[in-house]
Amino acid sequence: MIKVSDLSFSYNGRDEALKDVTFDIKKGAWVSILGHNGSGKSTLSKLLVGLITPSKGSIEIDGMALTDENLGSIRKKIGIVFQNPDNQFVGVTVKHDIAFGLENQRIPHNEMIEKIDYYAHLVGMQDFLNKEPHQLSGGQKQRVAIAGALAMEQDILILDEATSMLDPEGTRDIVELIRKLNKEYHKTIITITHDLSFATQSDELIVLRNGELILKGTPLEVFKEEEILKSSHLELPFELSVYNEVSKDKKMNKRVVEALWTFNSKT
Ligand SMILES: Nc1ncnc2c1ncn2[C@@H]1O[C@H](COP(=O)(O)OP(=O)(O)OP(=O)(O)O)[C@@H](O)[C@H]1O
Repeated sequence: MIKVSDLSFSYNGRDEALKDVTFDIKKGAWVSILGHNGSGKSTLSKLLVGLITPSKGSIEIDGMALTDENLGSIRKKIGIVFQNPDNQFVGVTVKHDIAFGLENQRIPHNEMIEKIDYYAHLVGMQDFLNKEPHQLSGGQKQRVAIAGALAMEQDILILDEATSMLDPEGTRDIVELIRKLNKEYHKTIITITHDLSFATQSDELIVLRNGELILKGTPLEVFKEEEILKSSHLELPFELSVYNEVSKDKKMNKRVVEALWTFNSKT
């Protein structure tokens, strides 16, 4: 679904924020891009939606090269929800906010009302349609931002630090919503995060350090590389460190290891 080849980007023409990054993402996957502050995660997400242009390398989305000429078609396939829900709330009310992108597409009024209703239900915000942003919690604003992106009906959704402003309960709710969008609505999901617990939920991880891709694999494969993660300023959650230690012990019952892993992925 996404093919990134030798991708580099520099903001000032000298230091590279992203260096020769190459990876593929399969249709229907949920991939987390992990990395410390300044590792290049947001730069990568901006490149993927064509907000900035690579200095070098290429991006293909669903078989189409991301170029200036194709930008309109690419934007029909890939959408993004940014970190701070306050900064992206553009409507006077929830209803207007979800409608924003649809209005730009000049969708007929009846169809627009149906879509607003459908996507508000999908994110569990149907009872809040006439509320104003200041009447919502951070998690609710994030849900509205997600509904606005979903209403554009793109196959791929990028969520840039979608849970960083939320408390544990708000985070759990958004994780559930992401899982539902991925598993039931078959969206290809890219979550950008520096939270390893959150990243555990996804199918695959891509780890960036100083603009370079240093690890790629399933959470199990990546979290085994504890030293590399530590040197990239990414600290494993306690239960995953325990899991790693236990895995080293050959005598330990395999089922205990699996139970620990399952426990972690569900909490
Ligand atoms: N608009 C900009 N102008 C100049 N340099 C920038 C700009 N945005 C980011 N950078 C630099 O590019 C590098 C990568 O930044 P980026 O925002 O992609 O990292 P990040 O992994 O998303 O960080 P964070 O977790 O803090 O959001 C950093 O060195 C940063 O200082």
